[in-house]
Amino acid sequence: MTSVNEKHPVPSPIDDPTLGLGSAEPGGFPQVDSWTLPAAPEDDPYGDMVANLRSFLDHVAAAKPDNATVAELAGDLAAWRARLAPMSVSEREQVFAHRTDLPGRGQTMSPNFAIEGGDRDGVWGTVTYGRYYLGGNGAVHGGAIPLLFDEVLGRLANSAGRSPCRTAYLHTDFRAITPVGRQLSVRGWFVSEEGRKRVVRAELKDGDTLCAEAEGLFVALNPGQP
Ligand SMILES: CCCCCCCC/C=C\CCCCCCCC(=O)SCCNC(=O)CCNC(=O)[C@H](O)C(C)(C)COP(=O)(O)OP(=O)(O)OC[C@H]1O[C@@H](n2cnc3c(N)ncnc32)[C@H](O)[C@@H]1OP(=O)(O)O
Repeated sequence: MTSVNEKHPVPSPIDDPTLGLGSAEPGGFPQVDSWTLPAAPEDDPYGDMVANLRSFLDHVAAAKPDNATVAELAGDLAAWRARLAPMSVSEREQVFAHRTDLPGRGQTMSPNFAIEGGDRDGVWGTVTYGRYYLGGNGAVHGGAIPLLFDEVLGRLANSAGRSPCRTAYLHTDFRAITPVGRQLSVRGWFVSEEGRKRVVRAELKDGDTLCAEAEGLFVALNPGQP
């Protein structure tokens, strides 16, 4: 029997699956010094591209296109892959997810957390999960919720001039279904900070309804830790 992957091999134009990521660089992460983010420069199309990419993924998830449309889209995507492949850069030079001045840091991997405000002890904002994040029956996929919490709490735990840290644990409680397509509120705050250990919590609400809450332990990296 032919496996799904044999029938539809993932095309790779270059041998290195990391696309030239480079080696880990301890301490080489961009710091988040403040939640007051600089305005994105004028004439900067990167934010538009990421917003379109997010919306595109929602439309891919929602559409039931005919075969001719799917074939045309596959060709267009292959052409874009070929055009971008020679432009791969190292992690340090990468733009995707490094644009802290853009909503969602200029990436599409994690749900788009739109920051409303924050300080040394906490951060708050909104998120709207698009159709792309659908799990089933109108509810967001359970994996996409800790993904949001890691993003929000990871930024908080790394903020305000603190040294770089990584998630040691992230405990999520799902209290009610999280609806797709509604603007939800998100809040993250510090519980304690002792030595290398930073304990933070977050909640995700639909109006007054608590959809999910989380606690994370973030551990500050020792020199030389990746
Ligand atoms: C540098 C990160 C990024 C910075 C970005 C800055 C810019 C911000 C911009 C944008 C932010 C975007 C937001 C994204 C953020 C995402 C963050 C992630 O998702 S990171 C990926 C997932 N996490 C891992 O891959 C960790 C893998 N684990 C490890 O590397 C180690 O286990 C580590 C560093 C966490 C700890 O290892 P040890 O050897 O250094 O330290 P030990 O001695 O084990 O732990 C220290 C203390 O913590 C406790 N501890 C450690 N793990 C624990 C656990 N799971 N549960 C309870 N306690 C634990 C221990 O018991 C110890 O406590 P006692 O000092 O004895 O009181």
